[in-house]
Amino acid sequence: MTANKAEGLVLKRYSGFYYVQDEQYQIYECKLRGKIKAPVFTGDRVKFTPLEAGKGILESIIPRKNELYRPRIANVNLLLIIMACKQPSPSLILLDKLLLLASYYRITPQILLNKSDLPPDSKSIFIEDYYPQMGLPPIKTSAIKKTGIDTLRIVIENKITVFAGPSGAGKSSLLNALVDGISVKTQELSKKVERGKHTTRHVELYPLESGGWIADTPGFSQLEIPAIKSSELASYFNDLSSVAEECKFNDCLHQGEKECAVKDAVNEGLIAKSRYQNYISILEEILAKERSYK
Ligand SMILES: Nc1nc2c(ncn2[C@@H]2O[C@H](COP(=O)(O)OP(=O)(O)OP(=O)(O)O)[C@@H](O)[C@H]2O)c(=O)[nH]1
Ligand SMILES: [Zn+2]
Repeated sequence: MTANKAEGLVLKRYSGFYYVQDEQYQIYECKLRGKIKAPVFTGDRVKFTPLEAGKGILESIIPRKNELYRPRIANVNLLLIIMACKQPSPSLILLDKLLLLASYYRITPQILLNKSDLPPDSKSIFIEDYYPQMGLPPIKTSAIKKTGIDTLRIVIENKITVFAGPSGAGKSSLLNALVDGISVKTQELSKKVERGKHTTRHVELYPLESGGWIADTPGFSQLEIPAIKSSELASYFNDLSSVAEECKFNDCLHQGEKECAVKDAVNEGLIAKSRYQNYISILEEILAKERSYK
C-alpha cells in the first residue's frame, strides 16, 4: 500500500476537496482519508494516494514548519513586505510590525521597495540605509517599468510567499508583473487581484511557472500583536537585542530605566530613533494588555 503513496502540496480547499500538487506539478483532487481529524491547511505538505483521472486520497499531513491562522496557511517560507519608495510614503511602524510578526512566526522576511522609477522619499532612503545593517537589504522594483522583477522571481523561487504592505504600494501590480503571460491559473489570480475580492477564509496558493507559490491573500490582514511577553519583545528586534545584553538590569524593558544600553545606543545614533519609538509603542500596547489580564 505505501509503495504508491506520493507527496504533495495543498494549493486550496474547495467544496470538500483538497487540490494537491505533486512534485511533477500534477494537480490531484483529493478526498480526505476518514481517519484524519486535524484540519488540513493550504500550504500543508501531505502524503496522498494517487488514483485514476487526477483523483486521490489525502492520507496524512507532514509536520508543519509554521502556521498562520489569519489567513489560515501553513509552511510559509517568505513574507514579502512591499512598500513604495513614495506615493504612499513607506510606513515604518507597519514595516517594524511586519518584521516582528515574521520573526515571531519564524518566516523569513524580505523588504521590497517598489516604484523605484520615482525619486525615493526620505523614509525610503532610510530603509535602504538602515535595514541592511540588520541583514535586511531591500530589493527594488518598478512594477510599471518592469525592473527588478527578475530579481524578485529569484527571491521567491520555490518558496511559499505571502505579500503584505500598505494599500497603494503596488502589490497587485507586482503580482501582475510576475504572472505576465503565464499560465491560465495565474491569469485568474491577476484578475482576482485586480478586483481585490478575496476572502481570507479560503486561501489559495497559485503556482508560478518560474517556480514558487504566491498566496492569494493580503497577508496578515489583522495586525494584531501576537502573544509576546513584554520582557521578550526586544529579542524580536535584532538591532535592540544585540545591545540589550549590556543593560544594567537583566529585566530592562529599555523604557524608563536608568543606565540602559539600548537608550544609550539610540542617543549615539547606533539604533534608529524610529526603531526605538516603534518598539516603545508596541511595548506599551503589550503592557496595557498584560495589565488588563491581571
Ligand atoms: N510609478 C509607479 N506606480 C506604480 C508602480 N506600481 C504600482 N503603481 C501604481 O500605484 C497604484 C497602486 O498600485 P496597486 O498595485 O493597486 O497597489 P496595491 O498595493 O495592490 O494596493 P491595494 O490593492 O489597495 O492593497 C496604481 O495606480 C499603480 O498603477 C510602480 O512601480 N511605479
Ligand atoms: Zn535597557
